[in-house]
Amino acid sequence: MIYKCEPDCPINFNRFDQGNIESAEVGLLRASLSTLGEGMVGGMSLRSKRATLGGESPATPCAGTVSLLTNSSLKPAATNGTSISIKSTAVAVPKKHGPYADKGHLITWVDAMRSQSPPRFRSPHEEAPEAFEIKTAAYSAWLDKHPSALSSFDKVVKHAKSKQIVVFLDYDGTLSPIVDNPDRALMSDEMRATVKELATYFPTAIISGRARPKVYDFVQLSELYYAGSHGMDIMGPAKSSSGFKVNGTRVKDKKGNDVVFFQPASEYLPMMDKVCSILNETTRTVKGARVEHNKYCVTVHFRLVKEELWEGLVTKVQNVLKEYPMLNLTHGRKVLEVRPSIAWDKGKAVNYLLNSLGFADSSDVLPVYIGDDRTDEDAFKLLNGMKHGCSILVSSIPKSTKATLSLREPSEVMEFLGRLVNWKKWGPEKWNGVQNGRYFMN
Ligand SMILES: O=P(O)(O)OC[C@H]1O[C@H](O[C@H]2O[C@H](CO)[C@@H](O)[C@H](O)[C@H]2O)[C@H](O)[C@@H](O)[C@@H]1O
Repeated sequence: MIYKCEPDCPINFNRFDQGNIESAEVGLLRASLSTLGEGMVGGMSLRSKRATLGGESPATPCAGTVSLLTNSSLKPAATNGTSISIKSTAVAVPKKHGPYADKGHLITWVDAMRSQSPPRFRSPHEEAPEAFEIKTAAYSAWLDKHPSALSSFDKVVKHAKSKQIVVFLDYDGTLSPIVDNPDRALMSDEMRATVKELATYFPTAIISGRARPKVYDFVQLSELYYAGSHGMDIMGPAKSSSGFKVNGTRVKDKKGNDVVFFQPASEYLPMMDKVCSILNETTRTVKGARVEHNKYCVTVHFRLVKEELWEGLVTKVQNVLKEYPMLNLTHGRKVLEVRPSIAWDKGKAVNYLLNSLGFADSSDVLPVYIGDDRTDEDAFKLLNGMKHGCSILVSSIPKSTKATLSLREPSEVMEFLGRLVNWKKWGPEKWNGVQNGRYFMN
């Protein structure tokens, strides 16, 4: 079946309006051509009409067919000369150690590793026009399913009227750009100022895979809630700067302030320390590999490891984990992550914080979650299952996701957060929308 795509297809906001759940599970994606990048929306073969008519070989990266696997489907739309054919294919998500079968496909860990961190979307000057055209068409088809949170901003705030917005933000790739050196993933001062102001209006939390103290060092805002180690290490002020009293176990922080504190995997700490030092030792010989101790999670970075060494690296990690059946191996953006196999994730952490803020089962709250990685999908899923929720994926390429809306990159996240601040500052009743990036008041 041939579906067609046009860049200006109308935004479909039904799923957000109805607050329903996207049925598709997060898929493991596999791109067969590197020009389109890994992790893109799949199950589709995408062919540039111009290239096809020009008689170029479909096997040529810029002109050819790109086949990817996904469990999502795209909707038909009008065309501007690029056609997309889509076949829906169920895919597996890696759960434990070792390869896993997916209705006839054997998905290896290397496939999984490849799928997560796509090359960035380059400008038309940096790559062949056909490749650029294909990517643009694929992205705009994907936007039909996951509209931009900026162009949908007025709908979001319309939905938020008379509700309390609570904001949850992932760190890497959401508030800071993805960089090679994890120690240099700095947040800009402008972003910090925006998040600081945001927290004066809405309870705001950072939900990160990093160790909590590390992400705090980057963000440096004491008024926020922090859930480090993928939600397994939660701490924040007993009273939010936007005026909310927070329930939960209280302790004093280093400065003697009352804080809420929750660590559902605390008994795993000695094991995580041990595994971290073993992984440091065993991966030492893999050039470019780097192990990061994230307290209740150990992260093995392979961003700087040559692809031909990935299989060896994952095998080393799997061999270590054979001795630790209580730990799970997952993957994110050029990282393998070792985590306690407890039923806790970013979604559970969001739920915990919402309950602590007094919003258990409340229809008066609109949680907004913005994240870029696979682990954020657990939070998207939670929000989609709630009465109201606004889930936003940060991605500049099509990706299989449960998020309803999307933003391309951290600069768009900042713009979105800034708009929320202005909407609240000026008063929802005075707000008369955004046009061409300018705000209007009644
Ligand atoms: O949940 P997050 O806050 O997004 O944390 C997930 C991982 O983020 C970091 O790694 C990612 O960002 C690095 C810096 O840009 C990049 O080099 C790496 O490839 C990305 O995966 C962090 O270093 C990890 O520990 C987190 O687990």
